[in-house]
Formats: sequence, C-alpha cells, structure tokens
Amino acid sequence: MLGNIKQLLGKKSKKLKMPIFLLVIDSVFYGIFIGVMYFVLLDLIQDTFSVEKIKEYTWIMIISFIIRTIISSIGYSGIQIQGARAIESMRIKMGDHLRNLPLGYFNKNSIGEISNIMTNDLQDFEKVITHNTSELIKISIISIYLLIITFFIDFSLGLIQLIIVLGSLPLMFYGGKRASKIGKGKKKIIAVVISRMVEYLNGIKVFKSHNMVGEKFERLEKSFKDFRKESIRTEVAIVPYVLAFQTLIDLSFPLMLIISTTKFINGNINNIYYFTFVILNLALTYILRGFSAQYGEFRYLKLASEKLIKTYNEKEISYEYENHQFKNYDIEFENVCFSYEEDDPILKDVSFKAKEGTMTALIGPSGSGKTTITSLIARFWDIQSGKIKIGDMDISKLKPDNILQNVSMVFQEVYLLNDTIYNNIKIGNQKATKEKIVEAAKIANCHDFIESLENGYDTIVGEGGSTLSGGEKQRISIARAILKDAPIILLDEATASLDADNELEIRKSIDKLIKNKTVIVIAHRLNTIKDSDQIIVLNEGKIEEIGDHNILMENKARYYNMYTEMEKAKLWTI
Ligand SMILES: Nc1ncnc2c1ncn2[C@@H]1O[C@H](COP(=O)(O)OP(=O)(O)OP(=O)(O)O)[C@@H](O)[C@H]1O
Repeated sequence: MLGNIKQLLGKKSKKLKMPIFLLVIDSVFYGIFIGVMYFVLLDLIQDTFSVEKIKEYTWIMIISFIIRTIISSIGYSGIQIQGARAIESMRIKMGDHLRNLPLGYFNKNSIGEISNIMTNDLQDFEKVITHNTSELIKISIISIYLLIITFFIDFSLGLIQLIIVLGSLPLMFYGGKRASKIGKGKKKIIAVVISRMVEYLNGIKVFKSHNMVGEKFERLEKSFKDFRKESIRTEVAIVPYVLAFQTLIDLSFPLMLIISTTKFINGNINNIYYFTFVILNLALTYILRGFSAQYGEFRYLKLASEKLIKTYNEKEISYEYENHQFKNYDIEFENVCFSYEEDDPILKDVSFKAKEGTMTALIGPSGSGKTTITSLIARFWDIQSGKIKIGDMDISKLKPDNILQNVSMVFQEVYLLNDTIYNNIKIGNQKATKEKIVEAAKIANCHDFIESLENGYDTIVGEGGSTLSGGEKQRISIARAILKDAPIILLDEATASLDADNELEIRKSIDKLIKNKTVIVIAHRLNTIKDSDQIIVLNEGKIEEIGDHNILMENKARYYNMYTEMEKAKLWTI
C-alpha cells in the first residue's frame, strides 16, 4: 500500500512522512501511561507510596498528556491537510491524464466507471491516507511495543502471547481478503448506479416525450436496490471474521491471566512482574480488538488505490512535438486504415488531399465513416496504418493540444457549459476582449438574440445549454469558432432539424467562418456543397469517388445518381 501511495502521490507523499512520524511518536507516549501505572503498582506492593510520589506521578501524567495532545493534534491536522493537498493535486493530475488518453479508453469504460474513479475512488484513497494507514501503523507499533515488553517480563509468557496473536491474524487477513473480494462487486454496482443516473438525467426530456420516465426510473431504482444489497453484503461479509478475531483476542486475556497467576503462585515470577504483565495484557487486548475492523476497511479502501493506479498506468497518447508550427494547413490522408474495435475496419485505405484554403465535402450513407475522418484529423483516435498529415507533418508525432489549437469544430451536437453565454463564447479564445467576443457574436448572427435576453451576455445557459434552442446553441458555437479563428474548420452541416429561418442564419454565419480556411464539411444535402473544391463520396469506409461537382457529374456514378434524384425531388415539390 505504501508503494501505491508513493506511486500515486509522487513527491507529495514525502510531505506525509512528518505527520505520520508524529502519530508514531504519539503512540510511544502511550507507553508513558503504562510506565506510570507500573510504578504506582510497584509502590503499592512495596508499601513505598507517598504524597510526594503521587504528585510526581500526577505531574508526569499531566505533562505527557499535554505533549501527547500537542503532538497528536499537529500529527492529525498535518495528515488531514497534507492528505487533502496531495489528493487535490492528484485530482488535477488524474484529470489531465484522462484528457491525454486516447478516446478508446472512454469507449471501453462507461461514464459511471470513470466518474466513480474520479469521485468515490479518490475519496476512498484520501480516507486511506488521512485515516486508515496512520491508524494501522499506530496500532501495529503499540502492539509490537507491548509484546516486546512482555518478553522482557517473562519469555514464556511473551511467547504464548505472541503465538495467540499470530494464531488470530489469519482470521483477520482472511476477513480482509473477503472485504476486498466482495468490495470489488460493490464498486462495480456503484459505477452502474452512476451510469444509470447520468443516463436518466441526460435523457429525461426524451423519456418524458416517450412516456418512459417510469420505466427508466425502474431501471435506476433497481440499481439503487442492487447497491443497497451489495453494501449490506460487503458489511456483513467481514463481520464473522472480525467477531471471531475479537473473541479469540478477548479470550486470550483470561487464559493469560490463569497462566500468569499459576506462575506467580508457583513463585516463577515475582509480584511486580505479575501485575505489570496483567496490565500490559489488558492494554494489548484492548488495542488489538480494533485492529481487525480497521484492517477490513483498509482492504476495501485499498481497492480504490489499485483502480487509480490502473487508470494512471493507462498509456497516454504519445507525441514528439508539443509546439510545432505548421508550414501550411494542407490536410492529407495517405492510405489510412482505421478501426475503433479490433477486426472491424471502419476506414479502408483512404487517401485524399485537402489543400489549404479549400473546402472538401464528405458525403455518403450513414455509417460510411464521415465523422470518423473528422475525428482522425483532430487526432481523437490514432490510426492503425497509413499517415495523416497537416502541412506535411505526420500528426501522430504531435501533441493533440498542438493540433486542436489550429482546428475549430462546429458540430450539430453542441455542448455548452452551465455558465454565461459570454464565457461560453470566450472558450474559443480565453484572451479575447469583450469587444472581440461581441464582434464574434455579431458575425455569427447571434448578438441580437443574446441582447434580447433579460441578462444578455450574462445569461446562464443551463447544463449543456438546455435553456436555448438548437439553432441558438449552434450559433453560439459558431461564434466560439469565429473567435478562435483557427486555420482548419471541421464542420458538420446543419440538418433539416432546424427551421428555415434558423438555417439561413446559420448558413450565413458559417459562410463567414469558413472564409479562407481549410474546411472539411460533412454534408447532408448536396445543394449546399455543390461549389466545394472537392467532394469525397464515401461508402463502407472506402472512397468511391473524388472530384468537384462537374467531374463527379461526368462520372455518372453514385454522386450523379444522388444529385439527379435530388433535382427530381425538387421538381416534385414545385
Ligand atoms: N466511438 C465509436 N466506437 C465504435 N464504433 C464507432 C464509434 N463511432 C462510430 N463508430 C462506428 O463507425 C462507423 C462509422 O461511423 P461514422 O460516425 O464515422 O459514420 P458517418 O458516416 O458519420 O455516419 P452518420 O452520417 O450517420 O453520422 C459506424 O459503423 C459506427 O457505428
């Protein structure tokens, strides 16, 4: 466990050493209390008790209590403060690490699982550091310390005592093992509960519209019930072992009392040693009782650190250059093959070049790989073979942030933060002045609607932008992109889900956004991309046709058919 703490906290783990050391010292002071009791007994037996001595003992006790209180309060508050600081920096480190993981990690792990790691597991780990580990270290030190003194009093009594303690330990270890095994199940259920909760809250609008709120709530309720069952199972699983361990330890006291009394009656140990042994044994029994419950909890909490280490060891996206300056913004795919899952190729030997300042439209049936191509340009995923280049530089050598600084993405699914409209636009460029933000909003045709809101740019948009219409959200995201002014634009063209007015507004603002940029647009309607410099027709992950409108019309293949169908449909509407 100490290894886990070191690996996860890095240098910060060093700061925990001092408070833990103070807590150890605190446990040593416990010995002073036992020592005083020993001398009190000694005086009683030897009839050397006096008022002077009582005063002396009382002062020793008072001073040791004061020192103990000071040391333990510094130690405990130190471990809480340092622990909280270490966890805070670990949270940031983990967040950063997650950001740098390939998207494949998020495909394999549910939102519930990842949220669980970032909340509950980190919290459990904090508990291990601030509470559990120090407590276990303290109990272990006091127990070893008392056992050693017992050996000095009488070797055979010490040996019997040690055998009893060692004989009881397997019960405790087995209980801990059970807590760890069943705890894994509990952790899985927690992840399911979080996933269902996210699903329920995210989908509440859809569930309501389909009258499925009750049905979906049943799913959530079931996960709550499973969670309750698993929590009880985890708690109950360890109880028999804790009780058996405690009973054995409790029984050791009368047993040791009989053995030591017999030794005393037979004259094998003197009265002073006898009384001291009885006191030590009583103290040891009391301390060891708490050991098993602490250990069970420790094993459960330790699961969190194992999961954190596993997440932490997930390989981040590798790169050679962090701050590459592109010589131009041509985008080139060279024989690119890509699959999200093994043995399920999505893009098959895709090659094309989108020259700087031109517009390339991707068309093709649903699932043909259009969105995948845009995700690969942003290096959300790494390809299995071939090369993707921006300005002649292989993007697999670049830090994703370096690429994303030069790319703006405008997709239909716009996610806005639960913040003001102003801050949502500002995401495009954190250094932008208010004038620049308003200017971007004007170009994106959203300034007027923002101004018409009661709080204007200070309006809070609700989580995901829930208080705005689809078109409004999209225009804000375009304002964001305009503010960013990136040389590459990845665009998912608006679908028919927007009304005609909204669509026209969006169309106009997009035209301003894409001027002089390298644009890759996922097209849903052919009339909007007719003037593109290049049109790529995709089918089942392969490029079926490539060229401008005129060339593709001359080809008289899929594009020609789609286009003539569209033209015919237009005539029908007229
Ligand atoms: N994250 C993912 N994990 C696994 N498979 C995925 C993932 N995203 C997409 N796919 C699969 O890859 C294929 C191509 O998907 P993609 O979204 O690129 O198609 P598309 O042409 O953009 O479709 P549409 O027009 O419907 O948006 C589909 O079969 C899809 O199921």
